[in-house]
Amino acid sequence: MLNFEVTSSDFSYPGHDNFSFYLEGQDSSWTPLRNQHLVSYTNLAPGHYRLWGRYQLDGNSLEAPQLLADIHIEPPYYRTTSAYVIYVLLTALMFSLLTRRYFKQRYHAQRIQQEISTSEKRLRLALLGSGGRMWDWQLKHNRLYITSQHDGDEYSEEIDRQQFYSQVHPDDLPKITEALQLYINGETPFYEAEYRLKNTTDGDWLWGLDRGKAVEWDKHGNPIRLAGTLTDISLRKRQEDQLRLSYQVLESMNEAVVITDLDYRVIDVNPAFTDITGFTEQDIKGRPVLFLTRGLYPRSFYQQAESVMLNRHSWAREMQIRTRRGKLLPVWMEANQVLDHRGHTSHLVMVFNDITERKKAEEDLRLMANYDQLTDLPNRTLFQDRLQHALAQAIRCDTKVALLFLDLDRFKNINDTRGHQVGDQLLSAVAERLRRVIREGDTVARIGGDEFTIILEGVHKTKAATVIAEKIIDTLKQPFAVGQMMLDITTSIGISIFPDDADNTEELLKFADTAMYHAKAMGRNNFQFYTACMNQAAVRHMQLESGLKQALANNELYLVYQPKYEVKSGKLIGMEALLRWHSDKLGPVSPVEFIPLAEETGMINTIGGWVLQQVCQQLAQWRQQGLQPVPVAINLSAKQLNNHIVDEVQQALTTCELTASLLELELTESAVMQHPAESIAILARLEALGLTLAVDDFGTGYSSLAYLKRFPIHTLKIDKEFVRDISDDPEDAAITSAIIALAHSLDLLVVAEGVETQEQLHFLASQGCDQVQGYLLGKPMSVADCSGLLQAKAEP
Ligand SMILES: Nc1nc2c(ncn2[C@@H]2O[C@H](COP(=O)(O)O[C@H]3[C@@H](O)[C@H](n4cnc5c(=O)[nH]c(N)nc54)O[C@@H]3COP(=O)(O)O)[C@@H](O)[C@H]2O)c(=O)[nH]1
Repeated sequence: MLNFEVTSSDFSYPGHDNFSFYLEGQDSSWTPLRNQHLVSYTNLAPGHYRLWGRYQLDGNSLEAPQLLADIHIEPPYYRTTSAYVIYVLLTALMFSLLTRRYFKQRYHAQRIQQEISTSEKRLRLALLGSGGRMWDWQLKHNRLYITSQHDGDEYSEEIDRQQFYSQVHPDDLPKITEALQLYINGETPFYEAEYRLKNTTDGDWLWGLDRGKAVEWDKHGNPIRLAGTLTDISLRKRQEDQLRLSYQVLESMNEAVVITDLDYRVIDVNPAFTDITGFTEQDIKGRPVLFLTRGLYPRSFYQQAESVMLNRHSWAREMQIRTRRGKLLPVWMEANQVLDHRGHTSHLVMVFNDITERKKAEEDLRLMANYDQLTDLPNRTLFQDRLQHALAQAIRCDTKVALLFLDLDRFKNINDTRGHQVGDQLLSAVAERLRRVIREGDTVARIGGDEFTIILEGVHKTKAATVIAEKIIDTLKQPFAVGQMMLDITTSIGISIFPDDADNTEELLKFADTAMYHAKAMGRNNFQFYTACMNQAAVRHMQLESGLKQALANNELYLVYQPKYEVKSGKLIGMEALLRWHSDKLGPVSPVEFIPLAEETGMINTIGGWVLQQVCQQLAQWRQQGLQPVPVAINLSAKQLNNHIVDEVQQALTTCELTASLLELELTESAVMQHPAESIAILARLEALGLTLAVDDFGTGYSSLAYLKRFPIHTLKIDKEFVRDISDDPEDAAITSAIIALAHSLDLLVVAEGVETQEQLHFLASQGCDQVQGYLLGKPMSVADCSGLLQAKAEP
């Protein structure tokens, strides 16, 4: 504010002074001061002013204006020029900053926009690239816009939502509805459903994962547009199925399964693990799996297993584990590495099963395979093994091996007469005694019915074998108490020596066997060392066997007939058919040699059948020739005495239209006594056919009167061994007389065979013998000679 006080310097006319003022630079006219003296200015703008004043006394003219004040008003600092310059500068700066900020924000926004668009594009590509579809569902029109990608190209289609539902598996539709409802009700943050969708190309069902969210709402907040993706999860579903299946398999497996981390700490086990070990999952989870074998194996065992695992990614072997109760369990353990998708080992899986039963079965099998059940001695298999081992050891130590081959003498008789049970008990007792004879390290084995072998190792002189053989013969001499019975048995022993006789197990055994046969031939109950010439007998045996197999086919067999005469009348009353073999390769072979062989090999049934047919055909032929045939006796071996023989005989008789009375069957005592009850039944059937039956070689076997009474036999044939010496040996004469008397007392006919001298014939006649047969009266003869005999008989 600016104040000036104006007064007149002449105070003569108070109250008549008139003043007016004018501020140059501010006012536009003079301003009178009415009865006032104060001139005031407020808010004067900064600048230069001059205040002028005028004076007038009432009624006088105006005096000339007077400059009252030269005024200069300074502006405030903020309105100074420099302040304005600063303002301008600041404004410019601000503007530039704001412009810069604006462009920066714009650039930033553009970049974000670009990034969003790129990311959206990427997402879209990713979604479509992964086989997924993007969908946009306008709820109001129920239209569905689906975008998918095939071969890099994008396809869009617009379909009705209902139309889309028709492709969904009917069972899964409720799932979709429920998921949508939950989302719309706000119970789930987004819509999600898994369902099956028909593959339009092949008609298969695909699994899809459908996810979506509302993107538009009406004014009431209700969604009117949903968008989302539909992803093909068929592969995942399949993997899930496989996983589920694997899990179920794991759960239902009989094998225990343990999954561990790479520090062998248990992660998971299946129920079978608990069943087998007794440890529950809680017991062992997180613990090192090796606690199952703690203290059972040395560190090196685990180190070795680990190194195998490293190289082969798996490891397997039989081992033991300790159960919760501390029991040791044999298991078959397999450990495998589990590789992750990068091919790195992530876990270890151990699978094992309790093999107690298998081990037991294996042990039983091993025992069965290697040991004889009856005697507990090594059997043939183990014997072979031990022998092989013994030879190898002998080579290393430069020693010998003696092989003893034992065959019990007439053991068969014991079996036949006392029964197999007694026979078995005797064999066990023999085995026990043999065990006691040998040293530790030697082997006694049972390699067949009544055949034993002994391997003597570390032998320096053959004398050692002699000592043992003698011991065996001695020890077996003592009677055996079997049940209530005392049984006697002897043995024949053949001995072969390695390397003297053979350098391999097969030959060594063969030669010991050959020597054993030789011991038998030498009268049994003795031992024989193998010699080269013994081998000839063995070779002969082989030749005979293979020759006999071809004999029938090669027509090398034929029959001869030996006549039988009635003592009283001297008439021809019968013949005995005797088999002959003339081998192309071996020449004539005696039945004494080939019949036992045929029995041993089972060929006797075929050969015996052939003999029966030949005899019947011959009888029929003689009859056709107008001759009156006499009964012909056929020798039957023990093996032929079975039910087939009855049919065979009947068949042969029928074919040749013969009466049964023309046939007689001769059986040795031992043949009928093998199975007495069965023999009686078969003989009874043969007798019922009308055949006559004779016991051959009577006196050499059991001569069991009790059975003799029960057998349906008609004739006893006194063995030629007795007949041969009746003239010189009173004992044989007495036996012969006794047999004749016995036969007659049983109402049987008596035939004496092997009658070679008149003296013998006389004696027999004097004792009342009914019939005779022997070289004195007629040797076995050809069919032609027999025809002559029959012819002569018919002539008066
Ligand atoms: N199962 C069958 N066994 C048969 C058959 N054919 C013969 N054999 C048996 O073979 C054994 C030897 O018989 P073989 O060499 O024929 O000897 C018989 C006669 O030749 C002989 N014999 C007869 N008379 C005399 C004689 O005065 N002196 C003497 N030293 N030998 C004589 O005796 C044998 C007859 O014996 P056997 O049978 O006991 O009446 C022999 O055991 C035959 O049984 C066949 O087809 N099947």
